[in-house]
Amino acid sequence: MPKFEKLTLPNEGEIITFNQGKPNVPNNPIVPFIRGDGTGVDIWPATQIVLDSAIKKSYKDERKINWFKVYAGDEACELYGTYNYLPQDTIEAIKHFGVAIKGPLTTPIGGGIRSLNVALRQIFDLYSCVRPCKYYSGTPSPHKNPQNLDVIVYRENTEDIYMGIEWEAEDNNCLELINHLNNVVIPKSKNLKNRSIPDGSGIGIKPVSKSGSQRHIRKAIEHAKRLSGDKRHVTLVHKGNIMKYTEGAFRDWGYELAVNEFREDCITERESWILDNIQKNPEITIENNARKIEPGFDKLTNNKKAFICEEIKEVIASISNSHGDGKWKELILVDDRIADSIFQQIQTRPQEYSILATLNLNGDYVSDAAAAIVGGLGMAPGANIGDNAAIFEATHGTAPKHAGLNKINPGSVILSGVMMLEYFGWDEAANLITNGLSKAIEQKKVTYDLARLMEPKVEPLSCSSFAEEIISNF
Ligand SMILES: NC(=O)C1=CN([C@@H]2O[C@H](COP(=O)(O)OP(=O)(O)OC[C@H]3O[C@@H](n4cnc5c(N)ncnc54)[C@H](OP(=O)(O)O)[C@@H]3O)[C@@H](O)[C@H]2O)C=CC1
Ligand SMILES: O=C(O)CCC(=O)C(=O)O
Ligand SMILES: [Mg+2]
Repeated sequence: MPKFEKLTLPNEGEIITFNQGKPNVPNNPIVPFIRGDGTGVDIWPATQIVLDSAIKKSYKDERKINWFKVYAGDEACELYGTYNYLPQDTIEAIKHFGVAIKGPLTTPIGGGIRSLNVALRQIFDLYSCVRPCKYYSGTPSPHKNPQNLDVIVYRENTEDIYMGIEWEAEDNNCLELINHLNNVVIPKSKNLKNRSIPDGSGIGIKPVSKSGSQRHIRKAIEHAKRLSGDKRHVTLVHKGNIMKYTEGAFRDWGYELAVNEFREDCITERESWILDNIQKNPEITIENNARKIEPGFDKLTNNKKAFICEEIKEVIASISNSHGDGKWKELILVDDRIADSIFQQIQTRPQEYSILATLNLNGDYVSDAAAAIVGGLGMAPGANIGDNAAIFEATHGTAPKHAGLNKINPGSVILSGVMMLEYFGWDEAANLITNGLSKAIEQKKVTYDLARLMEPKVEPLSCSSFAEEIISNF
């Protein structure tokens, strides 16, 4: 047990341990929690009451979470001193106890401290951020058919521009880097001839690694294996047309992983078209199959045509027996979409998507956008998952203008708690909460964010009353 400088351990409880990425959860785990900045003062207490009540109702005294208060953000500075935003105590506590839950933490824009949220994900190598966006019946939405959206954003959580490797404009290191790039690296790079970085630029680096991408996409595909029907579908989201060696590579590494590690379970979109064409017309020639899968095939150069025909022959040789005759329809479909396109697709054809495997920045954007469709940031839970730790937190931030007013929707942190209970295997308590939440919404007993979207208008509940309403519906 680490020695804590200023923390008070709960009187009882046990540690959650990990075995090959899976948690072993005792009946009385100690779970560190960070209250959070801004609206954290409102939503954390509401969440804790709901989680405790559901556990009590489901398991009586057989199971219990022993909450362990740890500090980060403004609250940490009050206890540990100015600028001590993420005390060593907190890091040691989460490292030791393995699973934590947190409210939102403030990050200043421009200068100031780096994001504590991102720091926590990096310190504990929580490489997948899992953000389900699904509709709860009765939730008001600006969309006509919000119930058609049921996606899980799988956001890579440790790489990309969030690594924070950047230099301020005019800083000496930045000038040195620009000089080196302009005079040494760019002239030596065949594709970059005649380019140069403008004077006065700030520089940010976007590292995307094969191992980082694949371990994350592996988790997304493993998740898809647990789903059924059309939901067995992973879409690799990227901006690979523009950022070829980071975002484009993410796509390529994703497909490589799918066909190498999950061959029996996966079919790529192009493979499915090829096999479908054969099923519909067993006599189809290679060229005609190519015409169907590649728009504009006849206008391609001979080399490109030959390349596509080879691809078709390869698919036939390798998987037509195992995956053909419609067998592929039962498998996990792996496809890819360009990031800007996915933003419109989740609005226009939401029912066609299930798991969206994204890089860090794209996942940050798309998870807020998807949340908006199913009721907004008040209904947007999340989990940061690694192999030796997990931290559950909402998609939204501190919403400072609503802080301390007992007004904000605690739904996202409560549903993040539900994800934690499911992660523990405590499904009875998790179901109790989601059912209670659904009933409260159906009865139009909701906080301001949902109330203002309802027609006719309803009187909003406070944050704490909404929590009580959920509990009264258990
Ligand atoms: N993981 C984390 O801890 C995160 C932290 N942040 C940080 O939070 C701070 C504030 O960021 P900001 O851009 O204002 O984004 P926020 O997500 O905090 O809030 C933006 C708006 O979203 C709506 N909203 C947010 N939370 C809820 C909720 N629980 N219920 C209902 N509506 C909600 C509110 O809209 P309205 O006023 O229209 O009702 C709010 O004004 C920044 O410092 C940012 O860096 C941001 C994201 C994640
Ligand atoms: O860390 C922050 O301040 C913002 C993080 C964020 O937007 C997110 O995790 O979705
Ligand atoms: Mg965000």
